[in-house]
Formats: sequence, structure tokens, C-alpha cells
Amino acid sequence: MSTAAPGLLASVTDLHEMELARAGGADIVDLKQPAFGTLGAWSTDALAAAVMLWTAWGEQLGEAGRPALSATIGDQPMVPALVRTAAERVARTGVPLVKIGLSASQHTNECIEALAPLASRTRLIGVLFADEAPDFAVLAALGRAGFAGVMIDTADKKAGSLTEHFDPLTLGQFVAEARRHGLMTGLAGSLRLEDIPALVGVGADYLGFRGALCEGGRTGTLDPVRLGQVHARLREPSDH
Ligand SMILES: O=C[C@H](O)COP(=O)(O)O
Repeated sequence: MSTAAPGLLASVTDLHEMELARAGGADIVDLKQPAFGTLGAWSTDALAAAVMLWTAWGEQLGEAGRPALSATIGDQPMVPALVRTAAERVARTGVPLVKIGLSASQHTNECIEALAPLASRTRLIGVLFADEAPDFAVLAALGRAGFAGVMIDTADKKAGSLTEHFDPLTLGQFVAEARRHGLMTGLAGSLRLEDIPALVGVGADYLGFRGALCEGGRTGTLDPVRLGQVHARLREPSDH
């Protein structure tokens, strides 16, 4: 059975990298500051400038010709009021997809519930962390709260890549369970070029990258050549 290629999510740190990611064929341009943490956030002013650029892309290229735009809310403790405030700050700038880290904690479900009112106005993506042994039962809570999607990433970038924490079978179960709850899906976590063939077969909607796209690691600078290699590998025919 052949599988449709997943889209490419590229995390970027500034407007210049945003342009490089668009030109390099990213399907989602993801605003993130890795120097500030796993899901380090852009400042409010920088997010507003990014939304202006993304709006200009829409005028020049049309809705279908521009990538989607997402942004992270920063690494937040699992305190409902703090998570909600951070997510609302990003949503208010007009970023259409807001990515929210959901660490494994006894308060994770309360945080998800606290985001339900925002989820009715803005598309929210919950991010689970493979190195925290997440409970996939959280997928039902995300679906109930009206989230648009879910990603699985790694929190500790020194503790191994996604593929070292989960095998393709487990990731396939994650994708199937997320779909059952109406969620689009993404996989990320120190993914390298050589991880792509096995992950394409998992069937997620997106694969996310930062470190593999950069000169000097994930806090370095986006390299169009590396981006081109990842983009090409994602589109190589697969037969899984
Ligand atoms: O959302 C995707 C991430 O930015 C992935 O970052 P990473 O490839 O450095 O783990």
C-alpha cells in the first residue's frame, strides 16, 4: 500500500528564516525560538510582524500558494491559568495555529479543559512529549476540548530522538487514535534525514524539523540546502 507523503513543518526563528522556509517548500512555517526552550516562544511584536508577512504571502500567492503558519506559546508549567494566558497571547496576534506543550502531569487534563473556549475560536495543536511517556488517553480529552490537532515531540533534546523513544508501530497507534478523535497529527523530535523513510509509513499528516534543517544545531541558523534535502526525502516515493 503506498502512503501519501506527510507535509513538512519547519520551525523558524525570524522573518528571514520564514522566507527561507516558504521558498524551500515548507507546508507549515512554525514560529519557535529554540534558544528559549523546547517550545520557546516569539515575542508578541515579532509574532505580529510574522502575521503581516504571512498575510502578504496570501495576497501575492493566494490561499493555496502559501504555507500554513503556527507558533508555540513557550514552555509553560501545567497550570491552567498560565497555559491559557500564554495561548491567548499568541492567538491574539492572529497566528492561525497555536502549538501548546502538554507535559505529562496530573494537571494536564485541567489545562486542556481550560483551553476549550479558545479552541472554539483558534485552531489549537497540543504537543505531547515522547520522552515523558505520555498517556495517549489525553487524545480523547483534546478531541472533546475542540483541539484541531496533536503533535508528538521530545522535551529533552539531549535524551534521544523521537525514533529512539517510540517505534513506528506505537507511532501508528498514536496517529490512528488521534484521527479517531478528529485530530490532525504531527511527529517531531530531533528527526534526521535517515528517520524519514520509516516515519513516512506511519501516516501522520506532518513531520516537524528544526535541528536537521540548521547549520550548528537547532539553535543555529536555517540552511536552505539541508531544508531542500529534507523536503526531497519526504517526497521520495515510498511503498509501505
Ligand atoms: O516542531 C518541530 C520542532 O521544532 C522540532 O525540533 P527538532 O527537530 O530540533 O527536535
